[in-house]
Amino acid sequence: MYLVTAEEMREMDRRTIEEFGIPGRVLMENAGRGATDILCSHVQDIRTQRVGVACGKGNNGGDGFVIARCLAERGVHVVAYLLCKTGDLTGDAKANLNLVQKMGLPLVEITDKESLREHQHAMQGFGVWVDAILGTGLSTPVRGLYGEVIQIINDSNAFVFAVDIASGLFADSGRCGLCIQADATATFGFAKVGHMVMPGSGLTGKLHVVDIGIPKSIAKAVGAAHRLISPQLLGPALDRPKHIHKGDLGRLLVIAGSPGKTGAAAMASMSAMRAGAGLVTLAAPQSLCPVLEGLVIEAMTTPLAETQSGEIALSAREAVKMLLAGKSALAIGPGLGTHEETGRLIQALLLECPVPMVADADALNLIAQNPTLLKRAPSPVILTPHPGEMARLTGLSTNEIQENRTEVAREFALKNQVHVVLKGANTVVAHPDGLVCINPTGNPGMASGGMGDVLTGLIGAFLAQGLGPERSARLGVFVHGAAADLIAENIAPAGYLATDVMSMVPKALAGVWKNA
Ligand SMILES: NC(=O)C1=CN([C@@H]2O[C@H](COP(=O)(O)OP(=O)(O)OC[C@H]3O[C@@H](n4cnc5c(N)ncnc54)[C@H](O)[C@@H]3O)[C@@H](O)[C@H]2O)[C@H](O)CC1
Ligand SMILES: [K+]
Repeated sequence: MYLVTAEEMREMDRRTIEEFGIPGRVLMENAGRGATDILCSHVQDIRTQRVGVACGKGNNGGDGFVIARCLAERGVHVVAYLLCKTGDLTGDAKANLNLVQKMGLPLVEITDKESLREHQHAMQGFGVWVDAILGTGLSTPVRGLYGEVIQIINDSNAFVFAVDIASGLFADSGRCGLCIQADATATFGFAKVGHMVMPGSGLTGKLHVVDIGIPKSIAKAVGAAHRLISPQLLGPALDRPKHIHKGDLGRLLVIAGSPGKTGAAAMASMSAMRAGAGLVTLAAPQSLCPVLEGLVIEAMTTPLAETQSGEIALSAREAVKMLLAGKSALAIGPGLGTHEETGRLIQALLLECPVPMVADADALNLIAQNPTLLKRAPSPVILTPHPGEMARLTGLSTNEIQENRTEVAREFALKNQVHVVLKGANTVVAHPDGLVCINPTGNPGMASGGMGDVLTGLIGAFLAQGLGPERSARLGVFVHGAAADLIAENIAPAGYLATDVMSMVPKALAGVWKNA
């Protein structure tokens, strides 16, 4: 599914009007009518409710007037609030305000704090609020009169229905200051990036997309730099003919583990098997192998030379090269430690790895010492940083990253020609061609140790099975979240373990393939 920015949406809008001759007025009418249908499907007893429609001065407000008209025609008790002077309105929005006036619908003009005080009590009494204050035209965080109205609506017990996007939410980033907390949103043409990225995804409520008549050819010509990850985007199931054997299903090398971090190595390896990898070899510091053999049964273990403190030593380089010769992918990093020798080994590996790799955890911290090497990697590289690791890779603060997750991931992927999986709520997958995909699966119960190790194993397994870095990264994050969602929905929302998620992967993966 396309996710659009405000600019892409404006361009689609403009070209629909100019190249197809569909007037803006028609688009607004379609938007308002479609939104009304959705609102009525949410609030079935809407005729018994009092509905307030808060309209700003732009086209979002214009949509609000269409909705007010449509509701009134359906016999709903509706009051429209115009949050500026009538003279401030122009174009299609003004035309629809005129219609509301012509129909004699209740219309209240609130232009300043004094008039707001006058009407505040009445405004607190609505059962439903339609938020048509600001849409994709938001340019600065909300303050002043709009902010006070947003506060009144949020503090009421009303069902809050956002038109296009919750007012105050930036369509491109999912960021906001003061913002409407919607129970549902009807958006027009395409979902916006901000609907899918936290905190925006938490302020949107149930999202509906209304077809307002933007021709497919226009949408395609304008395109969109963001996608929502869905089973359809992930493509068809991997072919498993009857005669297939394990050697055909990928050979993954996992390089992981250091003293105190054997669990990470074990989980990455076992998760890869849960994701269908045919053969998994875990290469780890030699003194840990006896422990690891007890932890991973189906995967093989291979000892590597280690430093005095037990991390993988630089002298393991030749052995790793030999191990890679027969493999189809590499997963590196879980629990690896940050010894300087291990760092040099990773830097060497980056430059000579003959197969696609996924790098996580300590591998990222070691790569962060010299990220310019990434561009010289001969094979595709997927990095799976959490915001802290992304901060080390980019030199930005964690706050700066969280404020603009999609852009930061996109820029790093473009600049270093790697695939970036920026973890966190609504994981962002950015590809080296500039395309950014956002993951809708997952839940807060996943905020516990070991989850990242499982993800590394999944992505490694898909790479090993030949899925290519784009599909592997997207499928990995989608299935990882979907497996956790199955547990959260059926067992408990929190307190489950990374190993529980790992066990649920086959079921989640089957669900993805069924819907692809
Ligand atoms: N895209 C489409 O195909 C259609 C979109 N529709 C609706 O139109 C809005 C976008 O309309 P636009 O007029 O561009 O912007 P807004 O209504 O969001 O408001 C812009 C208005 O508000 C001012 N402004 C910006 N930020 C602030 C702020 N923080 N505080 C106060 N005022 C602010 C700005 O200067 C403008 O004057 C879209 O979301 C859809 O709802 C169509 O109706 C259907 C076709
Ligand atoms: K809105």
